[in-house]
Amino acid sequence: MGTFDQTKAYAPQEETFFDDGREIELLHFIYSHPKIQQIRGSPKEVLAAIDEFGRTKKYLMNVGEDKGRIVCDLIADVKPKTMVELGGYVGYSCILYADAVRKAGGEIYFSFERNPEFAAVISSLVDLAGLTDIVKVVVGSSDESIARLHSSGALKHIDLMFLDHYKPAYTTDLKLCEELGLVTPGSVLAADNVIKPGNPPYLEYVCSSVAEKKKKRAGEGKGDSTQGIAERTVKQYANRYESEKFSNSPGNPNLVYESKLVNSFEPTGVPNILLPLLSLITLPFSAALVILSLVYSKLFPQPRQIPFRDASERKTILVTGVSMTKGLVIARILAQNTPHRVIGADTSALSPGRFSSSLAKFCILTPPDGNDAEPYIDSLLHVIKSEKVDLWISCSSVIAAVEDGEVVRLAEKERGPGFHAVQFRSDVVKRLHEKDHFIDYIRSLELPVPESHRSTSSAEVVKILIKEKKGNGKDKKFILKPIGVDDRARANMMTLLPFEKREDTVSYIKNLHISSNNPFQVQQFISGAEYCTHALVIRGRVVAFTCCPSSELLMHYEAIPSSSHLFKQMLEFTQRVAEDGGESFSGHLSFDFLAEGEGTVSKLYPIECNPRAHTAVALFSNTPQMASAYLSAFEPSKPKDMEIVTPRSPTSSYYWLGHDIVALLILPVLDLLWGIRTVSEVLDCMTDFWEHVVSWRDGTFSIQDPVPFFVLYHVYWPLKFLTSLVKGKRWSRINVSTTKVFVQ
Ligand SMILES: C[S@@+](CC[C@H](N)C(=O)[O-])C[C@H]1O[C@@H](n2cnc3c(N)ncnc32)[C@H](O)[C@@H]1O
Repeated sequence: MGTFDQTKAYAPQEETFFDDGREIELLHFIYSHPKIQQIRGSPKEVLAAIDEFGRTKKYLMNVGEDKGRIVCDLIADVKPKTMVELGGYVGYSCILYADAVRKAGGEIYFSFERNPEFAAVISSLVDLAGLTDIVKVVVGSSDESIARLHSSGALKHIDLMFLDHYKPAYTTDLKLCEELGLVTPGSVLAADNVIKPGNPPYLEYVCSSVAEKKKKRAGEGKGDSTQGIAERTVKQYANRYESEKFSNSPGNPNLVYESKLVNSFEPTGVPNILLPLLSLITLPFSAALVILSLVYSKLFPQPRQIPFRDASERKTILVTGVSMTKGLVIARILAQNTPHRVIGADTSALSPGRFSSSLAKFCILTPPDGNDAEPYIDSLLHVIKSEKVDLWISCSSVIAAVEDGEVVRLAEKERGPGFHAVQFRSDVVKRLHEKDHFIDYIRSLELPVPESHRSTSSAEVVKILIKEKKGNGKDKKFILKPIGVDDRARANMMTLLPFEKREDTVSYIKNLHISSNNPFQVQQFISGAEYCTHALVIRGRVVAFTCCPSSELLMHYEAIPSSSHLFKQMLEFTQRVAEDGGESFSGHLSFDFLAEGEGTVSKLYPIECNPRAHTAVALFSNTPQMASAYLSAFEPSKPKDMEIVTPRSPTSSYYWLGHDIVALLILPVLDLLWGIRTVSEVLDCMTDFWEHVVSWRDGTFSIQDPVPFFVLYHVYWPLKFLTSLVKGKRWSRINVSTTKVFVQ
């Protein structure tokens, strides 16, 4: 999650935080505001005045600016004709969203509010904001209002619905809308507070498959819509509404939702200075660990293997991308197990790898810029030339993959036949990297691929899906992947098609605007475990290989034994692709696979290829033979007899301490406080954490080379966080090993 601007924080939430007269106070505050003339007719100024009251007078349970922006973006994207909000309160979300709906060409915004006093406040402020032409405030309990408006014909379809009322009614009201045909394929739902304070019945419902919903309906009846919701939330309106009643609608189990979780802040804020703070708190421990390790490495230095016989044999090996664990691991392996000079390069001056004792020198590269790759290419070529690099091992990030391919061609020209690179040429990178081309290529090798079709019209897609349904593939499901850049479609990529009813499928597909300018891939959905691989390929031969189950954010690596059937299957596949590449095919090659079935009967489907190093290379940290695998690049022809290097056994599993402290300790405890996780779930997380600390290895830490670990957590990341804070940039997640920041 990003950071919360404290200057925008509302007053703290008290024990009683609504329905105590503050809503009417708000009206007095606004209508006696010195800037009232400016406020009239301006949604923005009305919202600013509500915010001012929330900050300087009393807390208000409004959606707030941060979460509001997310839904406004959604409105701009969905362009709803009709939008409905359940729970209007004093009209903050209503004014913000109705204004956005109007700007996006929408026709009507319904604000459902059951408390007549609050509804009157909404109406008054909507009028003040000049939005009466688009807003209809509906007083009454949401279920009754939905049914009434539907039967009168005033509400025919909901394009976008914002759920922000009584939490247990989220699921029951949604089902009612489904049954009445108000919510159909293509409708978009935005639900507030489903994670904190939490709404498990709603999350379960929208995440269930058709079969699960049908089973639940047949078996357990309707279920309890309050189950798992904090008691305080269930009783939130008990003062005024003694007993709550819900719609008993069965819903439409044939609707399947594509869900996306968006984290944001309450207006009171959960200030996310947590990570820099964590870095500060843990600094003394890290410092002590580094000092002890340095003393240890002085007392018990690890002898560097293979002394020189002749200085002329000494080569210069360049590893790029040493701010990432993968680059650092490779540099360490080579420095420790070869007599050669290992130098590193990266685009970040404070790259943790810069401080590694394995590097003889560190060079800074100009970061690649989407519009102009020349400066990056030039800076890398300059290093290769001036440092007389003999072997370049590229570990650069995805954004530089094609550029790195171009550098190989130029560097070979510049440095002559003595120069070698572990990096594919740019045409190979493109062929393997782009989903569409990759599947076509793999199919041309007669290797299994998930059934995939390129489509340039809605009619074509419908034809494929309906044909499948009629044929043998009754239970076969498909997903639609945009081939070009279509972010909206990308967000809905995991919707399983076809729907039960043909017309639902047709209307869903129509909404995607598929055309020759916006082509899609119709791809068979494979349900099964996901695996990732990492291979080093030299001249078309796999010389090192490992694979492991894919984990959340790829922060945990447990190697699959080389004797297993799965390992062999994935290796054979990789070998087939490598062989096809021929003599000039040298680089890091990794695939993502889905395995249908289990054990020896499992069928593997490749779903993606990354023609670059994978963090799974960390599994080789303790494998000296990996150095020889890299040095085989110097051999004049295909390294034939060399055994394929696999992680030395017993193979340690890898984790990242910084990630686990947050993911397995801090977040679960916070979730427990919010009532999202149970005590036993939190204990399970803690047990995993302890197991990792005791028997796994940290990906960055090395007792012989501890400084990069310190720099990563106490220099590199804190500076990145602080820069983001200053620039007002937000991040939703970070990957400590690849240093990737997922921007919100
Ligand atoms: C969190 S507030 C809504 C805040 C508002 N969406 C905003 O961001 O400005 C929840 C509101 O839902 C209303 N509410 C609760 N249960 C309801 C129901 N069953 N039908 C309609 N309104 C309901 C409450 O009276 C309260 O005003």
